[in-house]
Amino acid sequence: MYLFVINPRSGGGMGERAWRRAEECLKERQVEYEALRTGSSEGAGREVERALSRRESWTACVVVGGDGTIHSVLPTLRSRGVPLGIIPAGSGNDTARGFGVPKQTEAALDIILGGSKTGADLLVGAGPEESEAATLTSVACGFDAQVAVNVNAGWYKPLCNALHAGRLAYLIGILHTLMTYKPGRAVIVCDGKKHAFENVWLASVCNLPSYGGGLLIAPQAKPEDGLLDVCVVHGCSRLQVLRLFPTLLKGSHVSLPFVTMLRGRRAAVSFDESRPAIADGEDLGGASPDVRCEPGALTVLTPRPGGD
Ligand SMILES: Nc1ncnc2c1ncn2[C@@H]1O[C@H](COP(=O)(O)OP(=O)(O)OP(=O)(O)O)[C@@H](O)[C@H]1O
Repeated sequence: MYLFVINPRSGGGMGERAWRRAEECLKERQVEYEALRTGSSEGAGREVERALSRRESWTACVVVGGDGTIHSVLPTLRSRGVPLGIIPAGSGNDTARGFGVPKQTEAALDIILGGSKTGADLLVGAGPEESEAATLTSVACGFDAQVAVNVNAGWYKPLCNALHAGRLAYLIGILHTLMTYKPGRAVIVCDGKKHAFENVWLASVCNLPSYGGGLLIAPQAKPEDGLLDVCVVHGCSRLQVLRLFPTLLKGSHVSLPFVTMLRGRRAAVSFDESRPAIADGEDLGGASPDVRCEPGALTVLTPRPGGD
């Protein structure tokens, strides 16, 4: 039995459309499922918990939505040990991208019904409820978080989603934020070692390689290596930051002199002055992220190795 958790609003309504298509396929293939439409991130965890508690065993909990919707069910799936399936229907879909889940609903459904299971690490501990918060893609602090906050609140996100150009919304957000953001001093403690940086634009703690719709912020990050990767951009001008963004498409920014990459099992980021932070694209407010990598904390349904 599968539980489908649908965020009808994700991807500017793509969630509802993807679900309609998925439901047709499930009926055609006579798959047993329950469907749960969730209205907000706040209530979703509890609703999913209630739905899952009605049965002893579930094949998987499948999220029809984007990274934010996946984020909302992580604590429940982590504690219950129920595998996560993904039907990508968000603007960025970096979780799906990180696990090789295709955008097309039918192809994603094939993986849910006949793919492999992969043990994935989670970043645990970010946010106000220390023990419960779990993140799958990245916890970002500074400029990139400000971009996400601006994109989520911006008039251009619904427009770009309607045009099926989710990535364009992030590009507009980058330009918009670049004009107003002020870098600051930050300390990153990684596995107990203190790294102090001046003029820090961003510090992102990553479990998957991309965020923001395919920007390869930590190209070496692997969700099954038991480690987190930290990308710090510091000591550079506004123009250099602007020129950094195209390099994120290939991940070649890692060799720039104003980019420092760290790797470890735990990382804490603190700016002298509070900065916005996001986890899986969801706003954490001005929290200073302090996360550890929990190896294999989640099972994800992924394509079969080698494909077929
Ligand atoms: N389970 C949920 N049900 C309904 N709404 C949710 C849920 N989880 C999060 N949300 C809200 O819906 C918004 C959009 O969801 P989501 O993040 O999945 O899609 P997106 O922003 O279009 O895509 P992406 O995060 O992949 O860029 C979130 O930012 C959040 O405010």
